[in-house]
Amino acid sequence: MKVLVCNAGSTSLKFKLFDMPEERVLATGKIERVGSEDNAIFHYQDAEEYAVKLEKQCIPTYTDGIQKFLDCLLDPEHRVLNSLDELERVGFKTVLSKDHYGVHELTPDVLQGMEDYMVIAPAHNTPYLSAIRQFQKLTPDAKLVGVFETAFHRTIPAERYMYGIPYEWYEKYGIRRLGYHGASHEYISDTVAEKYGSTGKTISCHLGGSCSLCAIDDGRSVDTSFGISLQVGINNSNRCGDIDPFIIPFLQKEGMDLDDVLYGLTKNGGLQGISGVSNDLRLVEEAAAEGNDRAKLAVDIFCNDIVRYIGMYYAELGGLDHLVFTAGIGEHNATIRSKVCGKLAHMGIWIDEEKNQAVGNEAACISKDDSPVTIEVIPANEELGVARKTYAL
Ligand SMILES: Nc1ncnc2c1ncn2[C@@H]1O[C@H](COP(=O)(O)OP(=O)(O)O)[C@@H](O)[C@H]1O
Ligand SMILES: CC(=O)OP(=O)(O)O
Ligand SMILES: [Mg+2]
Repeated sequence: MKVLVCNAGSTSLKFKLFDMPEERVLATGKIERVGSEDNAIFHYQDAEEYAVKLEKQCIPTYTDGIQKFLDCLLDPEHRVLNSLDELERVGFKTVLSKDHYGVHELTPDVLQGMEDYMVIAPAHNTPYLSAIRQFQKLTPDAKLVGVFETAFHRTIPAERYMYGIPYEWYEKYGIRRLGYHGASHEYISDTVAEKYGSTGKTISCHLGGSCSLCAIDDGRSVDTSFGISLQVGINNSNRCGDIDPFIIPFLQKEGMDLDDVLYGLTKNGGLQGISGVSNDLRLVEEAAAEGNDRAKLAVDIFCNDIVRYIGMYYAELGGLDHLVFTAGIGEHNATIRSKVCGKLAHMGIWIDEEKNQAVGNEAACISKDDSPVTIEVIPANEELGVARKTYAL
């Protein structure tokens, strides 16, 4: 059965086409900087090694990106697919739908739940709803499945998922920490367990367009840095991370509209807001290297946030066996790994700089041989878990 997985990230759009249950990857696609007028990057590769890489593209919307990827699958010269009718299922790495956790067929009720929670997850539910509606039209006979990110974090104990707010808000509105990046942290947990026999005490650092850390104890999520929304925790690419909630009424009192305040926190915060350069860490680092002080500060804040959460989770876990870096920044940015681990040697996190600099596209252990905590770089594979669950439904 051909199962297509759609991963609509906050800064990229990714696809994997699987032949299930063999888990053979037939094609992959990744589109970065969707929305930028002329600076998007498009990568496509299929199992026959046919590859396309186009830079400085104009890919204004996720709809255009999806169409571009599907055109490659249907390319008459390569024919990964003869027709979209061959797609029996499409799995989406969806984020949040009211009262729905885990795996669900995308019925009108589930989509309504995504609409209902749009205010909590605007950067993600917007592109997912648009992608789902596009596939409803393009593949009317395929079963569309949402694998909601919150399921992996249902094991977090109440003393960590409850906010210090009136209890009635929890009872009446369900306000509590939920956590996201479940597909990614679960894959990290499984991969560590495969390598070491058990997950032990692991901190998974998913550093991508959105960033979250997860404390994992013996395969179970026991804490995570996202809350009910994806706006909190460490600084994200253009979202603010943890802030004092009273900044909001204060800015309103100073005359700002709530919409403008929310725009600042969700679109012009994080790396983008501090640096004023970009939401892409690569460009922020380039500016920092050229002497831009705000860009340098943005990088320093980003690293310190990661250190702060690792410290918190080390304390909650009561020690640490494995520290893992994953996702765009975690996998590809040796400088960030080096800066973070450099501040954590006192916790038994001893990075081997030679190994760190040598990391390519494969998983790698980058700690010193005698480091009490192993440090791993593991390429994210959120799509595999989504494909398995989509197929199994
Ligand atoms: N090859 C690379 N080298 C350095 N940084 C990269 C590379 N690829 C991605 N990144 C960083 O990772 C971020 C995107 O991570 P990713 O996990 O793909 O994001 P998302 O799924 O949230 O869209 C980019 O903003 C960029 O800073
Ligand atoms: C929650 C999620 O998948 O976020 P992103 O891809 O933006 O990192
Ligand atoms: Mg992502």
